[in-house]
Amino acid sequence: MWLLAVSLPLVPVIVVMVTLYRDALAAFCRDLVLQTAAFPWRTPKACVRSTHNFVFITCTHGNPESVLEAFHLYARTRPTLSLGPRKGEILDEVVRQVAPTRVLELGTHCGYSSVRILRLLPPAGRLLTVEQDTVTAEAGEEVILVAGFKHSQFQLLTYPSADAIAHLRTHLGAGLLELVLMDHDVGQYLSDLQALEREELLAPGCVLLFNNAHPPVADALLGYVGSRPERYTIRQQDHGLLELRCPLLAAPTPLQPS
Ligand SMILES: C[S@@+](CC[C@H](N)C(=O)[O-])C[C@H]1O[C@@H](n2cnc3c(N)ncnc32)[C@H](O)[C@@H]1O
Repeated sequence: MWLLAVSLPLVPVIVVMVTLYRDALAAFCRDLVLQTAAFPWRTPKACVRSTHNFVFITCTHGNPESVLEAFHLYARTRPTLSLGPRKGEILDEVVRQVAPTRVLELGTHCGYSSVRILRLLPPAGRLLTVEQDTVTAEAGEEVILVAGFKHSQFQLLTYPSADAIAHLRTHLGAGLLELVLMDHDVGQYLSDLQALEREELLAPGCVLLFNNAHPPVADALLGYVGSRPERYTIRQQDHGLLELRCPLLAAPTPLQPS
C-alpha cells in the first residue's frame, strides 16, 4: 500500500520525462538490442530474434525502404546480412529487368531479400518464399508484413526446400517461375535446381540467382550448369552471385512414340 502511495505521484514525472527524452530512450532501446546480440551465449535463433526486434522497433512500419535501412543499420555492427546492399542492388536490377509475376526464394531468414524483391514486383507479382526453421519463418513473415506487404503478394512456406519444391505446383497453379533466388544452403543448390527442372517449374527466360555459389563449395552446381550451355547462359556476378538464364524458348517436347 505504502509503495503505491509513494509511486503514484511519480507517474506524471515519468510521463513527462519519457515525452521529453523519447529519442534518447529509443536510442537506448536500440543499443540494448544490439548489446543483446553481442552476448556470447547468442544462438542462431537469438540472432534471428535480435535482428527482427531491431528492425521492428527501428523502421517506419509500412515503408519497405525504411525496413531495408534498418537492416543495413543493424548490419553495421553485426555481420548479419547474407546478401547485403551491394548484392542487393544486383538483385534489384534483375527484378526490374525481369519484372516477374512468379518468384521463388529459398531461404527467407528475417525477410531482407524478400522485402527487396517484393518492393519491385509488378502489381500482379507474387513471391513464394521458403524457410525450413519455424521460429525464423515467423520472424521473417512478421518483417515482411511490417514492411507493408500482404499475404496476397507473398506466401511463406515453412518446409525444407526439397519438400517445398515437391509441392510448389499446387501453390503456383498454372504459372511458372520467372525468377528464383537460392540463398539457403549451397550444398542443396544443385539438387534443388534439378528438382525444379524435373517438376518443369522454370518458365522460358527464367533467371536464377545463387548466392555464394563459388568454388569449391559450389563445384558440383558449377560443373552441372557449365555442361549445359543449351539450357543455361551463365554469368558469375561480383561478390559470389551466380546468375543463370534459361533460353527464352522452351525446349521442344520430345515426340512420343505412336
Ligand atoms: C543465409 S539465410 C537467408 C538470408 C535471406 N535470404 C536474407 O536476405 O536475409 C539462409 C536461411 O535458409 C534457411 N535454410 C537453410 N537450409 C534450408 C533448406 N534446405 N530449406 C529451407 N530453408 C533453409 C536457414 O534456416 C536460414 O534462415
